[in-house]
Amino acid sequence: MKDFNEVIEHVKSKGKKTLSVAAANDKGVLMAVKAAVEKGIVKPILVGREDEIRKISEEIGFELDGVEVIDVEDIKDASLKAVELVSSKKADFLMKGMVDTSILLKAVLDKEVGLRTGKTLSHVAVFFAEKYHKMLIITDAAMNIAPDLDKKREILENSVEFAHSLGIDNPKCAVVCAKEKVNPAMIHTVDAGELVKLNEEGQIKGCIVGGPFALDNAISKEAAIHKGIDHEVAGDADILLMPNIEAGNILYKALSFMSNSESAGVILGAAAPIVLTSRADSEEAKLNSIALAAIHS
Ligand SMILES: CCCC(=O)SCCNC(=O)CCNC(=O)[C@H](O)C(C)(C)COP(=O)(O)OP(=O)(O)OC[C@H]1O[C@@H](n2cnc3c(N)ncnc32)[C@H](O)[C@@H]1OP(=O)(O)O
Repeated sequence: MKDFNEVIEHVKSKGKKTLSVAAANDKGVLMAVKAAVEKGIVKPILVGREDEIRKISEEIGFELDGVEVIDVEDIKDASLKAVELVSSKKADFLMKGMVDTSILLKAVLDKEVGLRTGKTLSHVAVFFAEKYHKMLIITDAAMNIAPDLDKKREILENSVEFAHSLGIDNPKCAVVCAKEKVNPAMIHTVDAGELVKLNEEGQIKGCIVGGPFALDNAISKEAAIHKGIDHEVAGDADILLMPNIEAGNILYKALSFMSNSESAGVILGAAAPIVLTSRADSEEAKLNSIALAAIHS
């Protein structure tokens, strides 16, 4: 994929999917949903404060005739209802609206109505950044707080499967740390060394894992060469596995707000994909995320 227009065009050919939106009472969310409806990608079900949903929709010219709106005042209840629409197969996938990520994810993990599959759920962010030569997948900026080695492996495997689905057959995965050498005092560099070993032994398949890398060596060939790093992942990563949620989230927000880039974010590993962006992200990022999730629903 060279940009999100290609994603949108691809998803259009797959026909309309039903999107359940949790806490849809937000202008940016409704503008993105409206754009997705106009592009023929989705048929939405809007869950949240109905009076606000209708008021905002009128303001932005979103015609709600034929759109189901489910009035739920409380944000936790709205999240559970939106999730339940997906688990009961009334909707194909889920979108986070004006709700805190943790509240929505707790509903997703709910034992009765949630979307658990037995797999680890994790977030992938996809960026087309002006200064990077190809699509970049960043994981995990939003769900797993402080993954240990086993969790990092599962997060990595989710992202590799995702990359395959986008046509990247053998993604180059950089395990990002604060430096490019294993230091026993820096646990993430130790984990990086272990992940590389697992990949070399064939236990992590379908990708090439390199690391530890500092961020510059992962995304800049020049920086890697300058530091004497000769590895096929260095400077050419498809996937950045971040050490923890802080690092992942800060990189996500830095790229979103300080660079000229297009982005999208989705939670993987659940019974259906979940559109998960920051509430402050642009409508465009939300639309891109809807399209990306629709491909996988
Ligand atoms: C990038 C743009 C968007 C953003 O900026 S997002 C902002 C930052 N993100 C966040 O604040 C969310 C961070 N994560 C969290 O808050 C929590 O980890 C989360 C996802 C809500 C789960 O919290 P809790 O319910 O307290 O978790 P817990 O450890 O007590 O586990 C409860 C049950 O859920 C399971 N679980 C937790 N995380 C999981 C995962 N990733 N995949 C699969 N299952 C998972 C866990 O095993 C446990 O299961 P069980 O009840 O023992 O059967």
